[in-house]
Amino acid sequence: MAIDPSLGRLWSSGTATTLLILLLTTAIAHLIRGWKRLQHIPGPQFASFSPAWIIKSLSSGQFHEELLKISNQYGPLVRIGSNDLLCTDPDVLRRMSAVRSQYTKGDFYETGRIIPGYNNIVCERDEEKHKALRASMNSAYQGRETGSLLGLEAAVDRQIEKLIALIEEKYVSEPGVLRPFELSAKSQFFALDVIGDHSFGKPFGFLSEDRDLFQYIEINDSAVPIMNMLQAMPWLSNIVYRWPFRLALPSDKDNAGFGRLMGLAKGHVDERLRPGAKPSQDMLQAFSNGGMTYDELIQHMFVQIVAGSITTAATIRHTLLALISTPTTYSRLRQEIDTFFASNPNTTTIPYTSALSLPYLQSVLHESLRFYPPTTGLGSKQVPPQGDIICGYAVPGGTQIAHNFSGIMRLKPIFGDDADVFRPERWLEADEAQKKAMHSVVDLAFGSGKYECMGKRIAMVELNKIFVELLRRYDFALVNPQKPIQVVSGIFWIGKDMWMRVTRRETF
Ligand code: HEM
Repeated sequence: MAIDPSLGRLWSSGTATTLLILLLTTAIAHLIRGWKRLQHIPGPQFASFSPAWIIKSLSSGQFHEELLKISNQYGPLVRIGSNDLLCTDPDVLRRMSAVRSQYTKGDFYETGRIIPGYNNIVCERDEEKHKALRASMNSAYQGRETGSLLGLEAAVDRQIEKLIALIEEKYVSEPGVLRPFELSAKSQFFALDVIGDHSFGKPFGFLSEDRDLFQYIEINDSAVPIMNMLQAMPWLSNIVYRWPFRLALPSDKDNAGFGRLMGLAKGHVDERLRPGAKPSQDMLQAFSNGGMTYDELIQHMFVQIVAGSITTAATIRHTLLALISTPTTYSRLRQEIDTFFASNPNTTTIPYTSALSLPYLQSVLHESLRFYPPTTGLGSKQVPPQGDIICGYAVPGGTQIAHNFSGIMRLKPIFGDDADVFRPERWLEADEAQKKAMHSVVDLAFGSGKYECMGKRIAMVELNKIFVELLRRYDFALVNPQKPIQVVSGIFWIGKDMWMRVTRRETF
């Protein structure tokens, strides 16, 4: 039977309209259902339907400030997305990451995947698998096979020596001669070479070559906006890791950037696993002894490079910036360092344990981690299926709870009414109970419990030594005090153009 063509057209346009209406109704119902789930939690109206607030705040380049502002305005639990809440209560953050907590890593951690199809310690969201990975890496991070603390200290000392040699060779200014020293890049060179030395038994050579090898930093910095977008819309990572987009992801065959460093990591792993290769005393050997497979080794060596360099480098430049901007702090710290070396004239590089006994240095480091928490991303955890009560609100299972690192570090009941000021003295003035409360919040800069940063000790050894060794030798001043540095915060801090005038101290 022949069908009247006009009837067919009528049918198809009628079906299309019905389908469209059905689709729209489903989408609106989905939006309303999503909005209703968390409608009892305060927050900007437009945040409750979409990731628009997160995207807008990330695009400001000052994400840490935006998170701080919104929690000051709405309180300790704020709705920042259709399924996202921002939490500024340190007890809740600690409870979510506690060893026996039923919370899991949230969608946010999808941004930590390096190779499609493989989960590393950062993006592994299966609790049992994550626990097993941590266990296999623990002894390496504790330094059991790398000569304990001594192996780590030796690696840090070697790279401090390299940094000082570089300053001596090219960057000491003299009267009438300015030899500008750009600290943002140099702090990354230092942190990357420490990771190379300690992890692979050999620094990458950033300090000795004094350049951004393989455009690593340049490409890394330009990848951060993409990671920011993935942080706002983690479901995008399911697309990014699929063909054809995955063809644009870094590969160990690349000549530059992430991929080139991945290639280097792979080369080191291949060499170490070669039959007859001599075992070494470094993290790679320790991971291998811990039972990691070939693919796991490559992934985790690379995680070290990324996780261990951006954060530590940001802390180095922020601390020096805070010191230069607070002359009383700068001179008090220098005084403490000078007194130490006056009583220990034969010490070449300060031992970690001696640095820990310098009270003002400790206050400066704690205050810097508080004032500039090195990670500024959301680090969201996922509420267990049965839901939870958070800050007095019922929160359904599956909701993503983001960490407000900047917010917790400025809590006045914990840090005092002048929490918005960089003032290391607060750590010396506090009584034991307050100091304990302050420490327990600042420690959260490294996460806590079952997700605590595995490289915390590596970072703390670097930070405890580097300022002592630099300030004992040199005076630092900003070349352009009006524009001390260009910084952007998103998932991490990115910094550039921190130009310094470095002069040799007369007393050294
Ligand atoms: C100042 C320096 C550093 C800071 C502030 C820092 C902070 C953090 C934070 C906030 C996390 C996430 C915690 C969470 O998911 O709740 C983390 C995880 C991690 N960090 Fe660090 N980090 C630093 C340096 C390092 C270094 C030097 C390394 C290694 C060389 C490292 C390796 C790791 C690893 C492997 C994880 C994943 C832990 C897990 O998921 O179980 N970090 N770090």
